[in-house]
Amino acid sequence: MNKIYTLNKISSKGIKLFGENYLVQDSLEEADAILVRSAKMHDMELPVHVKAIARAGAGVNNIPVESCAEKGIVVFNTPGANANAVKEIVIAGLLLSSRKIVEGINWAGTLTENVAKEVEAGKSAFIGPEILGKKLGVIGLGAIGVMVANAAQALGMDVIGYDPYISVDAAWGISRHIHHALSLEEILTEADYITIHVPLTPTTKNMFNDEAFAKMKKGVRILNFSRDTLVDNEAILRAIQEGIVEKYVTDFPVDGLIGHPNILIIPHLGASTPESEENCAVMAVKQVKDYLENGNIVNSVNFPQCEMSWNAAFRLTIIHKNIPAMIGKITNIIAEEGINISDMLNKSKGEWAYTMIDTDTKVTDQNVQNILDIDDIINVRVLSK
Ligand SMILES: NC(=O)c1ccc[n+]([C@@H]2O[C@H](COP(=O)([O-])OP(=O)(O)OC[C@H]3O[C@@H](n4cnc5c(N)ncnc54)[C@H](O)[C@@H]3O)[C@@H](O)[C@H]2O)c1
Ligand SMILES: O=C(O)CC[C@@H](O)C(=O)O
Repeated sequence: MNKIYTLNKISSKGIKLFGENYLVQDSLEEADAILVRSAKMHDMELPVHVKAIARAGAGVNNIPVESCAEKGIVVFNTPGANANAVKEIVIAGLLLSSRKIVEGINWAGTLTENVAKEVEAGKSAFIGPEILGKKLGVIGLGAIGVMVANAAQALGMDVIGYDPYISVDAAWGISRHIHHALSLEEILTEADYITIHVPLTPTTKNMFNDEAFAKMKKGVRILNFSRDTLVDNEAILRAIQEGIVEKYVTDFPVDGLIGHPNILIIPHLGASTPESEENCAVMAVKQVKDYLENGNIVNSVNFPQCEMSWNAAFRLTIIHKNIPAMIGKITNIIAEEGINISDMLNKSKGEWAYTMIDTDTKVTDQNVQNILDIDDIINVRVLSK
């Protein structure tokens, strides 16, 4: 029986897929895997029985990805599963950043008498420009950025996108009408609206700082549905004060920004649709099951993509450092016992590697121990059909 610890509420449509051989619990006790959304895991002790963590979502900055790799814990995410939900809220954010809809609604809600007359007399305080023909800069052209760029272009915006690491899949998905910016500078200096769709990493943290704001057009509107600390909050407050930023729409409420007239704060609702919660849960559960039952790794952020059809009786899965002579050492140990390897796959990602070895004869416990004793082997699992 595999045990799954759900750290956040995960859609039942995904949980149901675990089936009979799984116990889904709200404790870490003997858990084989953890399902998580935004809960912060950096201070969590992860016991040796945890083999996998699946983030039902895109961003993995709440998970200690590198220390998990060192412990042999495979971290998965669900690329693209919530992208449409975020695209839709970004389009709403674009309009809210431009037209004073929220401000107008709030004002109308305060009126008590002669409402129709008061509205007509006072509504001129809530004029805001149309987005048609305005320039939108999209930073990060991944699952979400591409969808946002295409949708904004379809609404009549002039869209420029910047992503020096764009994937082939994303490049195929982007409309030919989107202008390809060759530098971040081009977006910062030319755009009337800027939307950020990059992951939070040590290099992207505070990418919107004083220096970046100093390059922007006066009156620019900034949308951040990616992560709070991509934007330096002190710097954006200064940029608002100086009249550079007209409006900041963010999905990340943090101290110091609440109640500011030029800032619209949404309580992290980007992925909060039934469709996206289901998509993420289904994808996360399928990936965890495939890893626990078959050893296949699909959509991991710390280990390589590694999938192999399984026709033999047994499968060894080995997590190790990506260093020379590892395969030879492992296969020698198996050969010493006269066991034939019927299929094998080895893949690496950065300093980590993963090897799958299928055999018709069961490798002995001593064999497994001998493999574990090789330097830089992190863990070994023996799976059977
Ligand atoms: N508000 C929400 O609820 C919500 C939901 C989903 C995702 N997110 C956030 O949005 C981010 C993006 O999600 P996604 O699904 O599009 O991810 P993705 O991995 O598909 O796309 C990210 C893109 O950013 C690009 N990139 C990385 N560094 C860059 C840089 N310095 N400059 C320009 N481009 C850069 C990558 O090449 C990639 O194409 C996530 O990491 C997450 O933090 C938020
Ligand atoms: O789970 C959520 O509600 C938010 C997910 C989002 O931030 C993500 O990175 O996918």
